[in-house]
Amino acid sequence: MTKYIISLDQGTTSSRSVIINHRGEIVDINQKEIKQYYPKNGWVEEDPLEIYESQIYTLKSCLIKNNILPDQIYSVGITNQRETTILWNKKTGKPVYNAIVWQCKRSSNICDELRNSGYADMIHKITGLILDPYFSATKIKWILDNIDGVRDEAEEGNILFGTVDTWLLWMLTDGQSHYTDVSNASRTMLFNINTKKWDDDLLDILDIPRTILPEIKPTAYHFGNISNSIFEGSIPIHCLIGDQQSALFGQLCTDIGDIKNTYGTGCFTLMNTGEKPVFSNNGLLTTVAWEYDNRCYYAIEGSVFVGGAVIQWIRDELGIIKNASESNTLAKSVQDNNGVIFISTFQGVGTPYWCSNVKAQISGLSRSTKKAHIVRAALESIAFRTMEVINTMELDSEIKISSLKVDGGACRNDFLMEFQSGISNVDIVRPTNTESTALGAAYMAGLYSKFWKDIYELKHLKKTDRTFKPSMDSKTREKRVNEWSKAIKKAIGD
Ligand SMILES: Nc1ncnc2c1ncn2[C@@H]1O[C@H](COP(=O)(O)OP(=O)(O)O)[C@@H](O)[C@H]1O
Ligand SMILES: O=P(O)(O)OC[C@H](O)CO
Repeated sequence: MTKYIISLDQGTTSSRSVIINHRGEIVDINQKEIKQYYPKNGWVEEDPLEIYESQIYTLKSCLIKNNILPDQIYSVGITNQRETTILWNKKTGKPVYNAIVWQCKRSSNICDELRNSGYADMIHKITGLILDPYFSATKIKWILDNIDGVRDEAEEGNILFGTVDTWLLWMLTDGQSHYTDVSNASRTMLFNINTKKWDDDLLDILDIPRTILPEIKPTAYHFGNISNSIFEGSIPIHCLIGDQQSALFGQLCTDIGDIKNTYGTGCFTLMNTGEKPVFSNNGLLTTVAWEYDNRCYYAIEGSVFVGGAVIQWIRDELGIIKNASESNTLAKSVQDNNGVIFISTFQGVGTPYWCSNVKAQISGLSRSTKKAHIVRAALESIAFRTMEVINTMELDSEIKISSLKVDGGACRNDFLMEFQSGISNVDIVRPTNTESTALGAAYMAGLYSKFWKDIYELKHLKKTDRTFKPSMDSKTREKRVNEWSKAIKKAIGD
């Protein structure tokens, strides 16, 4: 009987189930979009039940479509949008509030208070993170402080917290497992990156009861089995991993200095720094990459909050394209951006500036501006922000970056890849299989369960689709980078 690894990839905009065979090939993917709610300016929420149900729906329908029986599932890995915060009542199993999504800025005031009380440096030293509403800690505090009765229930031990990995695991195991892994824990701003434990000082400062937190485990571990009420048989869950760390592993960036950028809703560049955390003074985050086989690896990470999401906005709100891939054809239909600069900072700006109150801007519009110029400028903005992250990484790691592995939905856009290569003067390496996030969790689960022998076996399975070589001359590059730098600094009021 043929066996498969299943990767459950719960992303910001959709849930995917991916079936992977022993050759590391994707047999099939099923995907379902999930709804985002924007109840106030800067607020972003999702429905935790929709997150779970969409995930189960894609899994069941994918198995049925491919005539795969539960017995054929060797192991399951879960990878997820990170930081997104869910609190639920452990007796009823019901969420006490919507999931507060990583993009949500509602806890900016809590961050300001912490900053004004002088905690920013301490938080950076303990967690490797920059004090920002992006991370889970202040979102948890917001729910405890603002939703009636939740703090009292938490103090009575009836409330559980989880990022999306923990929530899915708890639901899939029928409330048996309340765990997270080190990669997800390192995104909460409650995890001490040096001791690899929840940090009691931070819990005190934020007034968060320890009882709501999941137990922290390595990335590869036997987290429990999918409940018989969902699937008959005993399907083991062998991996939980944050989606960006998963993409790093899926690209097999397993050596120091290996680097990837994922062009999804946001863009996240991660560089493997080996078995010790490297701290940045220039706005990069220090994060756990994964813990596997008793070895913990770290990464530095640059965050761009709006990546492919700008194309989604152009599609859904401006309505000037019907689908994301049309942006490639339109951008290529014009010679240049005709002076249009799109600062796509709808959700604040991350690395290297870290400023949560910036608005997005389109400048340089004239009577000759065509919709193609706006679309082209939007794609350029994704590449310019990624360029800023790459420059910061070179500064902090003292490693010259000459090649970047890419993945995620928007890396299928050839214009974007060509422009990225030109503006950053790097080779862009796009794999045949761009679902690196799903692959990472599958590889991890497959190594743990001995479906694959080791990383070397996996390295033989990888294929490159295309390498984009820089074709922009240095004079143009310098001019374009200067224009961009002036525009973004103006936007953030520097
Ligand atoms: N061909 C394309 N060109 C530009 N952007 C694209 C393209 N295809 C998808 N995208 C963008 O990529 C994002 C989806 O990528 P995905 O990796 O699925 O995201 P996530 O995991 O964050 O939900 C969307 O924001 C979409 O607008
Ligand atoms: O869902 P993605 O792929 O945009 O990833 C979101 C990140 O995990 C946020 O930190």
